[in-house]
Amino acid sequence: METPKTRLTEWSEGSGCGCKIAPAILDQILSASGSFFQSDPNLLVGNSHKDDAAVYQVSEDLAVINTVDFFTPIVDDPFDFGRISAANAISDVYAMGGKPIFANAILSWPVEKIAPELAAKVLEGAKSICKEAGIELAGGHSIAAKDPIFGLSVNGVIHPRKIKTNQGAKSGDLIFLTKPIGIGVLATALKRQKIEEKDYFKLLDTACKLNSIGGVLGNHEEVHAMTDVTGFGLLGHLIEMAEGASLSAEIELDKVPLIEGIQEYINQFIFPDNTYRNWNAFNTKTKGVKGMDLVKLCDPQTSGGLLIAISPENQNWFLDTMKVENQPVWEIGKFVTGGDFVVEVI
Ligand SMILES: Nc1ncnc2c1ncn2[C@@H]1O[C@H](COP(=O)(O)OP(=O)(O)OP(=O)(O)O)[C@@H](O)[C@H]1O
Ligand SMILES: [Mg+2]
Repeated sequence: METPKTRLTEWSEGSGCGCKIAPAILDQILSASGSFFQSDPNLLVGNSHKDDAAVYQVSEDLAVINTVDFFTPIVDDPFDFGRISAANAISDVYAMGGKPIFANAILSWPVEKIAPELAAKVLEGAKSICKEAGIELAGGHSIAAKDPIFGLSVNGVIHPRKIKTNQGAKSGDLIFLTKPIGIGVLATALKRQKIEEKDYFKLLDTACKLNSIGGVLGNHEEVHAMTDVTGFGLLGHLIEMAEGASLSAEIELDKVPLIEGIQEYINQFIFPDNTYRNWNAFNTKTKGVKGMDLVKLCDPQTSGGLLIAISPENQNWFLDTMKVENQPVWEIGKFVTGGDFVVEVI
């Protein structure tokens, strides 16, 4: 007889954004289906540049942002699963520079095997994060299925001229990151029941922190490009930014922040299998990565930080603004022209 699964993470193979379809396979699916062919001129941002959300212009000074994100449990506690999933979904609106306005929930639940009360906790967690973001959870759609899955479709608004795509970086721009890396490592430690309690709280604090700074930065033309770091890891999302702007990125690996204490897990080879999947997808575009550095670069993040491109002349303004907003940032490198590789680690 099948042993009952008692922990939510036992229901997921690749948890959180780690269960995203690999970039090459996604490309294959989207190209074969003709999904990249979009002709509506009001669709200001579609999926051709793998941006964070779709943006549709409805009037001269108003565009609507829409994004959808869902995944299998990344943590065992249903309330926390709902919180992380919601923060992750809302992040794509912030990454476009926008302001979220309301969300709908996507819920799949094996109602015969996991108590519906736990699904209610997932929704409660999501609602608490929506409240923090100043939006309502307006509705949703729920199915009974084999795997527990939760996510949100989030709507936002933005002035059409304020949109921050992932392709606007300019040569010489400095690259900033707003959250330390390591959510994938900690989620794997949790799944393998190796995580220390204090580190579970670090996982929660990092993943549940809203990327609302993105909505603030939408108002500033000094910010040339923005995206959030999720399932494809720092390297994958950096490559999207660099390729989108026909530039290369030089990254100073020592400056890339790690969540405090996670090196010990990495030393014990506790990290997601999809770290290697990301590395296999991106290594031909990358130079200078040694040994286990790839974990730092390819750890799949769920609700990771924002990557932001700013010209060096605006660095002081940017750092002052971040201080006022109480937003930690790390400068990790710069965009350059003429590199032989898309990303060079120095
Ligand atoms: N099933 C699909 N149909 C059409 N386009 C898709 C589909 N799945 C993904 N895409 C598009 O592929 C691109 C990359 O998607 P991806 O989910 O990686 O972006 P994302 O929403 O920024 O991710 P994350 O939520 O992890 O930040 C986006 O432009 C997205 O719209
Ligand atoms: Mg994104």
